[in-house]
Amino acid sequence: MGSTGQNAWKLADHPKLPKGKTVAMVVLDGWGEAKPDEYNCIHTAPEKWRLIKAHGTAVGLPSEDDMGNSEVGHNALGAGRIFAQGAKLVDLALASGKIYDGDGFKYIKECFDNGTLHLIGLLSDGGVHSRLDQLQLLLKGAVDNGAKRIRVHILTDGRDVLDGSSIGFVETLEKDLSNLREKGFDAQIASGGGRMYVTMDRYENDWDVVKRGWDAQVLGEAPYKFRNAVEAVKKLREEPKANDQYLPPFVIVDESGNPVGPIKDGDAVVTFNFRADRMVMLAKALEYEDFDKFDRVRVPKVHYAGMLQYDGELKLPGHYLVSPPEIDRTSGEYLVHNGVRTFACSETVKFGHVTFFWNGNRSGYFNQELEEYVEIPSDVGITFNVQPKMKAKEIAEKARDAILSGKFDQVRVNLPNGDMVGHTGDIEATIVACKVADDAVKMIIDAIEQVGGIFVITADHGNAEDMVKRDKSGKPLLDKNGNLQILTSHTLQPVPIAIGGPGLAPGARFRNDVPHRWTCQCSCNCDESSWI
Ligand SMILES: O=C(O)[C@H](O)COP(=O)(O)O
Ligand SMILES: [Mn+2]
Ligand SMILES: [Mn+2]
Repeated sequence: MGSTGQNAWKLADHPKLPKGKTVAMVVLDGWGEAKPDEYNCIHTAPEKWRLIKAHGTAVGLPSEDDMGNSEVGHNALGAGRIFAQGAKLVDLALASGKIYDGDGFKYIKECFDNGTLHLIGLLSDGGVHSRLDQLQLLLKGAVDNGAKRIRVHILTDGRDVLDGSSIGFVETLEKDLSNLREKGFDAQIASGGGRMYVTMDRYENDWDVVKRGWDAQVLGEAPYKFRNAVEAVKKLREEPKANDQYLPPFVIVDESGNPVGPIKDGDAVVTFNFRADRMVMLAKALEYEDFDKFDRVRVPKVHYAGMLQYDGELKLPGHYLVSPPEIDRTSGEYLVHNGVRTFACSETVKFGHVTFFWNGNRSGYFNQELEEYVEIPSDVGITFNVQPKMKAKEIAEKARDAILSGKFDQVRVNLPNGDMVGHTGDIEATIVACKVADDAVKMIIDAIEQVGGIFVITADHGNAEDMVKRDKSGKPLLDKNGNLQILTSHTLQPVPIAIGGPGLAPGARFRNDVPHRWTCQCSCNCDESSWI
């Protein structure tokens, strides 16, 4: 990357990689490397590649216990640099107390005397979109700063954490809220639902998901009503037998059956997820005056702040508690400044990964004359184990056509299968998903062969390579009923990276002078001397 100042965007020629060769950049979402046993859905893949770290501090996360995720993975790949990510920035702002001095907090505080503070977000310690300990600190900070009436609207997880763990998270939150009530604050859970069915859609795949949340959170209307949230989660897991990710929406009602926490004029609202993609749609519904995605019925006049600003280009939301990482000078921006033509493609559920996240959480094009972004509509209203092939073939065909057209210098895609099917916890379906992604990679490599180009194949984090929770020795764990504990989340595993194609100069190798954190951390037999 160039330095700042004059001519800062000019890219120098690479000493080894030839100019003018089409480059295919493929991100295999949720595709890590782990011991090949029957819970590793990837080990049938044709070859071993180099491994790089994709979790923890290597990608800007607070600790080495933080698994990688799409946001941080694509941010790092797209920017070529590592930034302290939202999770870390929120930790710092909460620890120093600076969050309470910021404009965003002052803005919501204006409602504390006469209104209710509503907190909406994902309730788990997954650390991908949000964290329970941050919510707990925020609750404490809010009452210390004058909030008297608080309603929490929870979204249950089971995707970044084990399915069934929601009950424990809700119990913990209930205990905190009951402690606050003992101190004279009016604090309660007001509504809830599973993250994949209520509120947390992304990239406008299915607005019905956001509408279900709106109805419960804002209007106080839902098909299920309970007196408390622990009971709600327990009962809904039994009947209609929903898992944490897909719990139907519910509202908590008082002894007369009235919802305890609809959002009203004069209230304050905070969406406490730090990660952007699955909060942008709700932010639009809360913030936009002109909005036609669903009938909001009632649009309360509230002071709304995001934990972070979720979209730097749309400036959405306008108010936020913590400033997002300033991911600047991304590769996409460099490429357009140097006249390099780019084609980016995925299906809806990952489309923003190769555009929005890749470009540093910025929506839209840098230069539409040099860039073409193609979104293939994802299937809606299904869990992807039912359709594990997803749109991998269609994505690969688009990439192939873009490569063969000669119109693009970089063709970049995300193949979602390993990740999206891995999150369902369905091992059989995830094996199919990996095979399909593998075929898609082959189609892209074949096209690169034809045009004499170069390919770079990698992943943003692990997922499908380990589908079971293990003890410290690596043995799969069983639950109290003797059933395998299926791992629906990402992993801490390294990911492969491969570079090749006829356009690559003979003898081009992985560099060996990059900081250690980018080199292999596993116990495989990689020859580190040949690393980029
Ligand atoms: O949002 C999701 O689907 C998961 O929480 C994380 O998956 P991703 O980081 O691969 O999108
Ligand atoms: Mn991902
Ligand atoms: Mn994922």
